[in-house]
Amino acid sequence: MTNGRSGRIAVFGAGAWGTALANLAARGGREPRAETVVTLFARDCDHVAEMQATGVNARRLPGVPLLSNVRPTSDLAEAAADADVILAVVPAQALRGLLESLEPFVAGSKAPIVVCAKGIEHGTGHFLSEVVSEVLPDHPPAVLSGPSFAQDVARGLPTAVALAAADAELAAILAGRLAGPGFRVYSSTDMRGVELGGAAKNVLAVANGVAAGRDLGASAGAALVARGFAELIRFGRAFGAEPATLMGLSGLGDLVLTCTSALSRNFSLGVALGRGQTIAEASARIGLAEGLYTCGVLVDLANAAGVDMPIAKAVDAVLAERITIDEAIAELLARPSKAEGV
Ligand SMILES: NC(=O)C1=CN([C@@H]2O[C@H](COP(=O)(O)OP(=O)(O)OC[C@H]3O[C@@H](n4cnc5c(N)ncnc54)[C@H](OP(=O)(O)O)[C@@H]3O)[C@@H](O)[C@H]2O)C=CC1
Ligand SMILES: O=C(CO)COP(=O)(O)O
Repeated sequence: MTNGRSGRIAVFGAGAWGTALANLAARGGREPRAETVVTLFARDCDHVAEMQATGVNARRLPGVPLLSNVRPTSDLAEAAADADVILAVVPAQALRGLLESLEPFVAGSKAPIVVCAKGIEHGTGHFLSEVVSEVLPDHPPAVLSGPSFAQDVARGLPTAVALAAADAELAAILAGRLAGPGFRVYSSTDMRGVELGGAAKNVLAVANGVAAGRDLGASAGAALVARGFAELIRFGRAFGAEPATLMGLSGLGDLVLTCTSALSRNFSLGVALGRGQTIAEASARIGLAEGLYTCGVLVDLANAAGVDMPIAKAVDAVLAERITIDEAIAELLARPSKAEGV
């Protein structure tokens, strides 16, 4: 991969976030060049035909024109051809399958793979950068995370995120390829911290949504953010994240955004459950809420490592329908008093 601005970037996953990132990548970084080409892979041919015909991804990011150098395709080979950077923007649980299907088309390339999804893999309990290393070991993994709603980014609103790779120079090059006037990308070498923050905050945001849906008040919401952050720090300490990373964009920053905004699908899922909707009803309306799929594996990892995460555990028990919301609230409040700390 070069640090030039004329390369070819492949985005896999034409959801809201993949589409917003494709437009960012198509600008070619801070100093755009016309020859940058971005392929945007969607698995559904009809979806691609719509995007090609209208120049908009109306299904996932309505009202945002695709830049002229974004090329939608449902052909994996065409999407991957000559890519010197790959962005993986499918749901976390679909990452392994996507990478396996890409393998024949990226053989011989060493293009870095930037994971833009937020979650932890079911079954294995592996972080997403680990999934990349297992399936495509020749491709250095990187992770993009931080407080960033696709709709905000697509509108050019000021946004700041973290991009981590094991190699500092690679992280800085990748950050430069995606940065734009309104999109500030901080580079990092703490992949674990960046990916762990993005995965765990989705689970904690469900708790905040439930509190909002139950009208528990702003004080309860603030307490959940603060004590949720303590859980995040404890989990990070056990799994090799740097505390400074978790105090930054991909930890505290994303936690605050997701725990407080109605634009968040995870928060909205919690609100709906708090108001008495079923998970099925809420999911059908809201769409992908990664916390629903990450809570179980997050709690399993925490239990195995002896990490105390009462809020995450309450969310998991409610989502798995082992206890009711009222029981979960009562259990959290009935915990013995203790010294504050992490
Ligand atoms: N939206 C946001 O603001 C942000 C999202 N993220 C993260 O990005 C990830 C994607 O979210 P987002 O784009 O919002 O999700 P969306 O629900 O908008 O879209 C998900 C997309 O992934 C596609 N997809 C699902 N499985 C596969 C697969 N196996 N192969 C190819 N494509 C697949 C879906 O295709 P189809 O339409 O065919 O079902 C759909 O287009 C999540 O992990 C999320 O947490 C991170 C930061 C911001
Ligand atoms: O990750 C996000 C913002 O940083 C998007 O949050 P939701 O997936 O909850 O919508």
